[in-house]
Amino acid sequence: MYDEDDLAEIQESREEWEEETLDPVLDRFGERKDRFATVSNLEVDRLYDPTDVADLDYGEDLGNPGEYPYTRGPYPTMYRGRTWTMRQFAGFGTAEETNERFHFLVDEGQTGLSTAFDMPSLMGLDSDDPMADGEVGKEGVAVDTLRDMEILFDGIDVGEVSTSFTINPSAAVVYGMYVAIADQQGVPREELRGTLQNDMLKEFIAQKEWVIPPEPSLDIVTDTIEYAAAETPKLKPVSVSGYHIREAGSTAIQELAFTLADGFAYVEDAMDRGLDVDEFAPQLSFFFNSHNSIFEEVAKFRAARRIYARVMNEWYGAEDERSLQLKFHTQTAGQSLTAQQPMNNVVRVTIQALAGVLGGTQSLHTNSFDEALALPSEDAVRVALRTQQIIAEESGAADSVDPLAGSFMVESLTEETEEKAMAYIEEIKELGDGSVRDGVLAGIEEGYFHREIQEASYEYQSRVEDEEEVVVGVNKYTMDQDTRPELLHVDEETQDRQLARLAEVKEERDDDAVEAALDELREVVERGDNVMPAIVDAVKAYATMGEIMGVFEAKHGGYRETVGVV
Ligand SMILES: C[C@H](C(=O)O)C(=O)SCCNC(=O)CCNC(=O)[C@H](O)C(C)(C)COP(=O)(O)OP(=O)(O)OC[C@H]1O[C@@H](n2cnc3c(N)ncnc32)[C@H](O)[C@@H]1OP(=O)(O)O
Repeated sequence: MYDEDDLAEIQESREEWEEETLDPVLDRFGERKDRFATVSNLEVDRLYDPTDVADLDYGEDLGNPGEYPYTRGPYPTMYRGRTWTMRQFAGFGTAEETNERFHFLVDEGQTGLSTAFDMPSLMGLDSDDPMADGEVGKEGVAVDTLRDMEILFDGIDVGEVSTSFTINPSAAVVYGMYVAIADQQGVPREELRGTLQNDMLKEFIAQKEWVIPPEPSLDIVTDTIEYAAAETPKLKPVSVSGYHIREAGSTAIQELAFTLADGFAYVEDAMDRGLDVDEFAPQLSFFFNSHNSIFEEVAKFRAARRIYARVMNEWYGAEDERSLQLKFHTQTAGQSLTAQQPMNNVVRVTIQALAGVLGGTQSLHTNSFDEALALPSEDAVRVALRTQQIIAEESGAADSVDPLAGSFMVESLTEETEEKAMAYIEEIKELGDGSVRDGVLAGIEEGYFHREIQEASYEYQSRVEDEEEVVVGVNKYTMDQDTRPELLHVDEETQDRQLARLAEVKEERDDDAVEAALDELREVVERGDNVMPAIVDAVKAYATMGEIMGVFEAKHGGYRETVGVV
């Protein structure tokens, strides 16, 4: 953006400034630390100037918003046209309680729904499975059969609202149930909007929730991608997630690199099946974490869009602009919240949410200040949602597109993030046969991701313990006695109510129809065909989550990971 003469002049004036202005001040007062770094330990310079972005080409590297390589955002007007979707993750107890929370959130001005499932549902277990005992409805809503989904969406028109489902090993079953609800409500499948998390690769990398081994898990994800392209073109079948990778302790650059690698692995797997990239790629979506270092986060989001556009175009030949635009959801960093002085979390969440908005997110969840202690109470959720509303309507952050563009620091960090993330992606390719897909699968098997994240996480914790990294209220500005907010308690009778409903469904359903649907699924799995149509039929017969997932487990067995301790 600057010619050589300009840069030489700037360099000269910089050197003069250092000698005449800066050095005397450093000699007299010094600086607070020898080294300044982001929360991911990425060193930041004292000052950025045009020489740090000497190679930046406005047209090629930034482009205008809504244009390749989409660094400045996927839409030309961004939040001036429409603010991001305010999508608070919600779910607890039985479907009735979560349905009530959904209505509360919509009444408070939320613009999209996001479902949290309980641990048994996440793991594809029924509430009456012995392994589910004590966990039913605790961390999210319990969903055993289509009956639970009917109650969850009672009074909610699935043709009008977009819903996100955070579920992974058993995502295909929930997808089948959502399609069945659309059919019941008379909503055409092509109008169904929402997002399944359904990102099994990051499960093996970070969150560690799985039922069957990586390769057959990937096959099911690709089945959903194929089915979504044909049946529900507005629904996002996968939300490729960096959130959990970061929560497991990765740096921002690892989060970006591993997530994009997972995304490219899904693209390659679908293309290996013979699908045209532009047929399915517009339906892929992403999900990132937003932590406290604002500029590092903004750089990550901008670099994500740029890398994705370039790789989709240059490696996979994508041409449809919707295949090139990376769209993402953001959640503020749960790991950064403290149980000590919990009201301080409101401030952390505000900073992190602002970073997501300045980075151009499409959808945002702001954590509630009490989440280090319990599932959020209604009051805490309200403050979290209001935080988004204040950013959207009072701060001015939504009034101009990509407002930090041109900041020497942010552009320089964006370039550095892109370079380092690409170096990781190249390294991942080398772990396998040269494709990203094989590299990711090999990396999972070898414990590569686990080791990388573990190292970063250990390093962070050591910095906290050495007080190099300040956590207000934890290792600095501590108080002897904390105030505890009023917390949400999940009623202990939830499990009994859920078990009674499951028993009732089992009693009322047509057992022959269930058996026939499960037999059909078994045959489809045996043949290696797309499993989605058979899953939709099985859920419509009120087969349970556990019965359906049991078919896959019987065929592929379970999985144990290789863990290497650094
Ligand atoms: C930690 C926790 C756990 O594990 O426990 C979790 O994981 S919680 C994980 C929770 N996960 C989530 O909540 C994931 C949420 N993800 C999503 O909602 C999606 O995947 C998303 C990121 C693509 C966002 O989708 P969205 O529908 O909210 O937003 P979009 O950006 O697609 O906008 C909706 C519609 O408005 C249009 N639109 C938006 N803005 C503009 C604009 N400025 N100009 C023109 N059109 C615009 C879009 O084209 C689109 O239309 P059209 O529809 O016609 O194209």
